[in-house]
Amino acid sequence: MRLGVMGGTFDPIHHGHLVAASEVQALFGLDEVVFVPTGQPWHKDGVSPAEHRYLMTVIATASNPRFTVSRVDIDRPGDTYTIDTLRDLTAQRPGDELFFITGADALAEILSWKNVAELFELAHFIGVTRPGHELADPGLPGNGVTLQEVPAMAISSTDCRDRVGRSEPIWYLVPDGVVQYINKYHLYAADRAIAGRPRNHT
Ligand SMILES: Nc1ncnc2c1ncn2[C@@H]1O[C@H](COP(=O)(O)OP(=O)(O)OP(=O)(O)O)[C@@H](O)[C@H]1O
Ligand SMILES: O=C(O)c1ccc[n+]([C@@H]2O[C@H](COP(=O)([O-])O)[C@@H](O)[C@H]2O)c1
Repeated sequence: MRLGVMGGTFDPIHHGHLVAASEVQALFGLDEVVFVPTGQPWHKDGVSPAEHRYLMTVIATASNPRFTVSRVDIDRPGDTYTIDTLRDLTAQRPGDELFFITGADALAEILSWKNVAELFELAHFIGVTRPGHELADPGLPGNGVTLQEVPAMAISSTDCRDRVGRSEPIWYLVPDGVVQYINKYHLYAADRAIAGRPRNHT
Protein backbone atom coordinates (compact mmCIF):
# COMPACT_ATOMS: atom_id res chain seq x y z
CA MET A 1 0.00 0.00 0.00
CA ARG A 2 1.17 3.54 -0.77
CA LEU A 3 0.73 5.39 2.51
CA GLY A 4 0.92 9.16 2.85
CA VAL A 5 1.93 10.47 6.27
CA MET A 6 0.83 13.97 7.26
CA GLY A 7 2.51 14.92 10.53
CA GLY A 8 1.60 18.08 12.37
CA THR A 9 0.77 19.79 15.61
CA PHE A 10 -2.76 20.44 14.27
CA ASP A 11 -3.56 23.08 16.91
CA PRO A 12 -6.05 23.31 15.24
CA ILE A 13 -6.14 21.33 11.98
CA HIS A 14 -7.23 23.64 9.11
CA HIS A 15 -8.04 23.50 5.39
CA GLY A 16 -4.40 24.16 4.43
CA HIS A 17 -3.50 20.76 5.90
CA LEU A 18 -6.50 19.04 4.35
CA VAL A 19 -6.09 20.46 0.85
CA ALA A 20 -2.36 19.62 0.81
CA ALA A 21 -3.03 16.02 1.89
CA SER A 22 -5.91 15.59 -0.56
CA GLU A 23 -3.90 16.96 -3.47
CA VAL A 24 -0.88 14.76 -2.75
CA GLN A 25 -3.11 11.72 -2.26
CA ALA A 26 -4.56 12.18 -5.72
CA LEU A 27 -1.38 13.21 -7.56
CA PHE A 28 0.80 10.46 -6.09
CA GLY A 29 -1.86 7.75 -6.22
CA LEU A 30 -1.76 7.16 -2.47
CA ASP A 31 -4.11 4.53 -1.09
CA GLU A 32 -4.39 6.30 2.25
CA VAL A 33 -3.10 9.37 4.06
CA VAL A 34 -2.61 8.96 7.78
CA PHE A 35 -2.65 12.16 9.82
CA VAL A 36 -0.31 11.95 12.80
CA PRO A 37 -0.82 14.60 15.48
CA THR A 38 2.38 15.23 17.41
CA GLY A 39 2.60 14.22 21.02
CA GLN A 40 4.83 16.69 22.73
CA PRO A 41 6.39 18.95 20.11
CA TRP A 42 9.68 19.84 21.80
CA HIS A 43 10.11 22.77 19.39
CA LYS A 44 6.81 24.51 20.27
CA ASP A 45 5.60 26.00 23.56
CA GLY A 46 2.13 25.98 25.08
CA VAL A 47 0.57 23.52 22.68
CA SER A 48 -3.01 22.41 23.44
CA PRO A 49 -3.53 18.99 25.06
CA ALA A 50 -2.92 16.12 22.65
CA GLU A 51 -6.41 14.65 23.06
CA HIS A 52 -8.02 17.88 21.85
CA ARG A 53 -5.70 18.04 18.82
CA TYR A 54 -6.30 14.34 18.12
CA LEU A 55 -10.10 14.65 18.30
CA MET A 56 -10.14 17.75 16.07
CA THR A 57 -8.06 15.80 13.54
CA VAL A 58 -10.51 12.87 13.67
CA ILE A 59 -13.46 15.24 13.13
CA ALA A 60 -11.75 17.02 10.24
CA THR A 61 -10.79 13.85 8.37
CA ALA A 62 -13.86 11.71 9.08
CA SER A 63 -15.64 12.39 5.79
CA ASN A 64 -12.74 11.32 3.55
CA PRO A 65 -12.54 7.52 3.12
CA ARG A 66 -8.81 7.78 2.27
CA PHE A 67 -7.93 9.77 5.40
CA THR A 68 -7.14 8.14 8.75
CA VAL A 69 -5.60 9.34 12.03
CA SER A 70 -2.87 7.64 14.03
CA ARG A 71 -2.14 7.92 17.74
CA VAL A 72 1.47 6.71 17.44
CA ASP A 73 2.97 10.06 18.36
CA ILE A 74 0.54 11.01 21.11
CA ASP A 75 0.71 7.59 22.78
CA ARG A 76 4.55 7.50 22.78
CA PRO A 77 5.96 9.09 25.93
CA GLY A 78 8.51 11.85 25.58
CA ASP A 79 9.28 14.29 22.83
CA THR A 80 7.98 13.66 19.33
CA TYR A 81 10.45 13.05 16.52
CA THR A 82 9.58 12.00 13.00
CA ILE A 83 12.18 9.23 13.07
CA ASP A 84 10.07 7.50 15.75
CA THR A 85 6.85 8.16 13.81
CA LEU A 86 8.27 6.48 10.72
CA ARG A 87 9.80 3.56 12.66
CA ASP A 88 6.49 2.88 14.41
CA LEU A 89 4.42 3.11 11.23
CA THR A 90 6.89 0.83 9.43
CA ALA A 91 6.59 -1.73 12.21
CA GLN A 92 2.78 -1.48 12.25
CA ARG A 93 2.42 -1.69 8.49
CA PRO A 94 5.20 -3.84 7.04
CA GLY A 95 5.37 -3.65 3.26
CA ASP A 96 3.76 -0.23 2.99
CA GLU A 97 5.67 2.44 1.06
CA LEU A 98 5.67 5.67 3.08
CA PHE A 99 5.39 9.22 1.69
CA PHE A 100 5.92 11.92 4.33
CA ILE A 101 4.17 15.17 3.41
CA THR A 102 5.58 18.45 4.66
CA GLY A 103 4.93 22.12 3.96
CA ALA A 104 7.62 24.44 2.61
CA ASP A 105 8.27 26.00 6.04
CA ALA A 106 8.89 22.68 7.78
CA LEU A 107 10.89 21.40 4.82
CA ALA A 108 13.34 24.29 5.12
CA GLU A 109 14.28 23.02 8.61
CA ILE A 110 14.44 19.36 7.80
CA LEU A 111 18.22 18.95 7.79
CA SER A 112 18.13 19.72 11.52
CA TRP A 113 15.66 16.93 12.27
CA LYS A 114 16.76 13.98 14.41
CA ASN A 115 18.50 11.10 12.55
CA VAL A 116 18.00 12.87 9.26
CA ALA A 117 19.88 10.28 7.17
CA GLU A 118 17.71 7.37 8.36
CA LEU A 119 14.55 9.40 7.78
CA PHE A 120 15.10 9.21 4.05
CA GLU A 121 15.60 5.46 4.13
CA LEU A 122 12.20 5.00 5.72
CA ALA A 123 10.08 7.32 3.57
CA HIS A 124 9.91 9.41 0.44
CA PHE A 125 9.52 13.09 1.26
CA ILE A 126 7.05 15.35 -0.55
CA GLY A 127 7.43 19.08 0.06
CA VAL A 128 4.34 21.12 -0.77
CA THR A 129 3.92 24.82 -1.48
CA ARG A 130 2.67 27.12 1.25
CA PRO A 131 1.91 30.83 0.78
CA GLY A 132 4.65 33.03 2.21
CA HIS A 133 7.31 30.32 2.13
CA GLU A 134 9.76 29.44 -0.61
CA LEU A 135 9.64 25.80 -1.64
CA ALA A 136 13.18 24.55 -2.19
CA ASP A 137 15.02 21.25 -1.97
CA PRO A 138 17.14 21.63 1.17
CA GLY A 139 19.76 19.23 -0.20
CA LEU A 140 18.67 15.95 1.25
CA PRO A 141 20.65 12.73 1.21
CA GLY A 142 19.47 9.71 -0.77
CA ASN A 143 16.46 10.18 -2.98
CA GLY A 144 15.91 13.70 -1.71
CA VAL A 145 12.51 15.25 -1.84
CA THR A 146 9.82 15.73 -4.44
CA LEU A 147 8.52 19.30 -4.63
CA GLN A 148 4.82 19.62 -5.34
CA GLU A 149 2.65 22.66 -5.96
CA VAL A 150 -0.75 22.50 -4.24
CA PRO A 151 -3.64 25.01 -4.20
CA ALA A 152 -2.57 28.03 -2.16
CA MET A 153 -4.33 28.21 1.19
CA ALA A 154 -3.10 31.19 3.21
CA ILE A 155 -4.16 29.64 6.52
CA SER A 156 -2.13 28.88 9.63
CA SER A 157 -3.04 27.42 13.00
CA THR A 158 -1.46 30.47 14.63
CA ASP A 159 -3.85 32.77 12.79
CA CYS A 160 -6.83 30.56 13.70
CA ARG A 161 -5.87 30.69 17.38
CA ASP A 162 -5.34 34.45 17.20
CA ARG A 163 -8.73 34.93 15.59
CA VAL A 164 -10.51 32.93 18.28
CA GLY A 165 -8.66 34.94 20.94
CA ARG A 166 -9.95 38.15 19.31
CA SER A 167 -13.47 36.71 18.90
CA GLU A 168 -13.12 36.79 15.13
CA PRO A 169 -14.58 34.05 12.90
CA ILE A 170 -12.68 30.96 11.79
CA TRP A 171 -15.59 29.57 9.77
CA TYR A 172 -14.33 28.18 6.43
CA LEU A 173 -10.70 28.28 7.57
CA VAL A 174 -11.26 25.02 9.45
CA PRO A 175 -14.01 22.40 9.00
CA ASP A 176 -17.36 23.24 10.61
CA GLY A 177 -17.04 20.42 13.14
CA VAL A 178 -13.69 21.79 14.27
CA VAL A 179 -15.20 25.25 14.82
CA GLN A 180 -17.90 23.63 16.91
CA TYR A 181 -15.36 21.58 18.88
CA ILE A 182 -13.26 24.69 19.60
CA ASN A 183 -16.35 26.54 20.80
CA LYS A 184 -17.54 23.64 22.91
CA TYR A 185 -14.25 23.35 24.81
CA HIS A 186 -13.40 27.06 24.71
CA LEU A 187 -10.06 26.35 23.07
CA TYR A 188 -7.92 29.41 22.36
CA ALA A 189 -10.47 31.70 23.99
CA ALA A 190 -9.11 34.76 25.73
CA ASP A 191 -10.65 33.62 29.03
CA ARG A 192 -9.09 30.13 28.67
CA ALA A 193 -12.24 28.79 30.30
CA ILE A 194 -11.69 25.05 29.94
CA ALA A 195 -8.69 24.09 27.92
CA GLY A 196 -6.16 25.21 25.40
CA ARG A 197 -3.45 27.60 26.36
CA PRO A 198 -3.06 30.24 23.67
CA ARG A 199 0.58 30.84 23.04
CA ASN A 200 2.68 33.59 21.62
CA HIS A 201 2.91 33.49 17.91
CA THR A 202 5.86 32.72 15.77
N1 LIG B 1 -1.57 26.44 4.60
C1 LIG B 1 -0.74 25.41 4.44
N2 LIG B 1 -0.39 24.99 3.18
C2 LIG B 1 0.48 23.95 3.04
N3 LIG B 1 1.04 23.25 4.05
C3 LIG B 1 0.73 23.62 5.30
C4 LIG B 1 -0.17 24.71 5.56
N4 LIG B 1 -0.31 24.85 6.90
C5 LIG B 1 0.49 23.92 7.46
N5 LIG B 1 1.11 23.17 6.52
C6 LIG B 1 2.04 22.06 6.76
O1 LIG B 1 1.37 21.10 7.55
C7 LIG B 1 2.26 20.51 8.51
C8 LIG B 1 1.73 20.69 9.92
O2 LIG B 1 1.62 22.08 10.18
P1 LIG B 1 1.20 22.65 11.60
O3 LIG B 1 0.28 21.69 12.29
O4 LIG B 1 2.40 23.10 12.35
O5 LIG B 1 0.31 23.91 11.15
P2 LIG B 1 0.71 25.45 11.10
O6 LIG B 1 -0.42 26.17 10.47
O7 LIG B 1 2.07 25.63 10.51
O8 LIG B 1 0.76 25.76 12.67
P3 LIG B 1 1.37 27.01 13.49
O9 LIG B 1 0.82 28.27 12.90
O10 LIG B 1 0.89 26.73 14.89
O11 LIG B 1 2.88 26.90 13.36
C9 LIG B 1 3.62 21.18 8.28
O12 LIG B 1 4.38 20.37 7.40
C10 LIG B 1 3.24 22.49 7.60
O13 LIG B 1 4.28 23.00 6.79
O1 LIG C 1 11.99 14.85 13.95
C1 LIG C 1 12.30 16.04 14.13
O2 LIG C 1 13.42 16.39 14.54
C2 LIG C 1 11.23 17.09 13.80
C3 LIG C 1 11.46 18.46 14.02
C4 LIG C 1 10.44 19.37 13.71
C5 LIG C 1 9.22 18.92 13.19
N1 LIG C 1 9.07 17.57 12.99
C6 LIG C 1 7.78 17.05 12.44
O3 LIG C 1 7.31 17.84 11.37
C7 LIG C 1 5.87 17.79 11.34
C8 LIG C 1 5.33 19.21 11.28
O4 LIG C 1 5.70 19.86 12.48
P1 LIG C 1 5.08 21.26 12.87
O5 LIG C 1 5.91 21.73 14.00
O6 LIG C 1 5.19 22.12 11.64
O7 LIG C 1 3.66 21.00 13.25
C9 LIG C 1 5.44 17.03 12.60
O8 LIG C 1 5.14 15.70 12.23
C10 LIG C 1 6.68 17.09 13.49
O9 LIG C 1 6.80 15.98 14.37
C11 LIG C 1 10.02 16.68 13.27
